[in-house]
Amino acid sequence: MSQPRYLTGDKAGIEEFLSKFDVFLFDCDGTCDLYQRDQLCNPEDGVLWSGDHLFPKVAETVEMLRSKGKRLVFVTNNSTKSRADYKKKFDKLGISANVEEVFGSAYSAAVYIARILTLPAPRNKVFVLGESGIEQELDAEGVPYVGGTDPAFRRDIEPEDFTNLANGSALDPDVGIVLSGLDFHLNYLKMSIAFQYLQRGAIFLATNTDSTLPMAHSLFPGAGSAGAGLVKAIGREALPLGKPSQAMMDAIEGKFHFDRSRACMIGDRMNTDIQFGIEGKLGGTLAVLTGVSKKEEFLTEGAPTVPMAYVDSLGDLLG
Ligand SMILES: O=C(O)[C@H](O)[C@H](O)COP(=O)(O)O
Ligand SMILES: [Mg+2]
Repeated sequence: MSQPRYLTGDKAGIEEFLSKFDVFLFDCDGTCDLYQRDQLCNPEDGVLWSGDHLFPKVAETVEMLRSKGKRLVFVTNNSTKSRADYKKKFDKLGISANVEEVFGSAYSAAVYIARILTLPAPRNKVFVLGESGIEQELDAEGVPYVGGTDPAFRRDIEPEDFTNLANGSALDPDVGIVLSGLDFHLNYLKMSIAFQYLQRGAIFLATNTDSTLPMAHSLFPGAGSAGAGLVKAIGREALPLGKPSQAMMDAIEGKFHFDRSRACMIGDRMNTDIQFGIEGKLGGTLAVLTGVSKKEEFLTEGAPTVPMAYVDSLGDLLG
């Protein structure tokens, strides 16, 4: 495999690279401010920002791409936020974007359930393992759900729960889907309920299956790790609807109607962002080094995922 081209400081190389594409899919990385605890953020774990810290020249880079007539789509695996939450974030940081340009894994899952799976009501109800981003997107697509942020599920399991779950009296007969995302309130009760639904034939979906979540200068269990106990219990994988799943790419293409050969995925993580672009047969992929993957990961001989090009940080595209 050929070595990726290093574009930082290479004005002509950047011009040539940008001219190859009409569409740029951006990873964003909003994971650090999940609880507005921005003081915990790693100043180096994102593409556009980390918490409330906007990386240098990002807003100007977005403007430069828009002025060249490029179409931009912001693609994130962070299911804890909705597209509307992201729009607020863009506004707060002074990056021009509209809600329709944001495509998150929660939205991807909601679209998949509402428009592709189309289970007949009432069996289209979803049991949610996750946060409000998923609930907002299911609401937007008119998909009924239980679980999620409902405080009734945020408690210890009690002896009678075992009986009531086993005999089904504590279950909602309309639930036909279990959707697993990043859940900061994961507990044995919710796992048990989800497991009961799966044993009764519910479809098993995941917003995304990232192994880790970058936070506070370190890594924490990601959405895939949060859902791994359920996978182990039921003995089958969930269908993932975030990067690098091509179900997400198909949904993005279905919405924006673009030529894949003229599209480029920009991201910081090899096994989600860059893999997403490669598997999706996009014309190009660009890695930024302000995030999870370090250059050694893709410059090493035999590296499984290698971007077409890389920059130290997104703002370097300004030349
Ligand atoms: O575990 C997760 O959900 C992910 O680590 C996280 O949300 C990644 O989001 P992205 O980098 O795609 O914005
Ligand atoms: Mg990322």
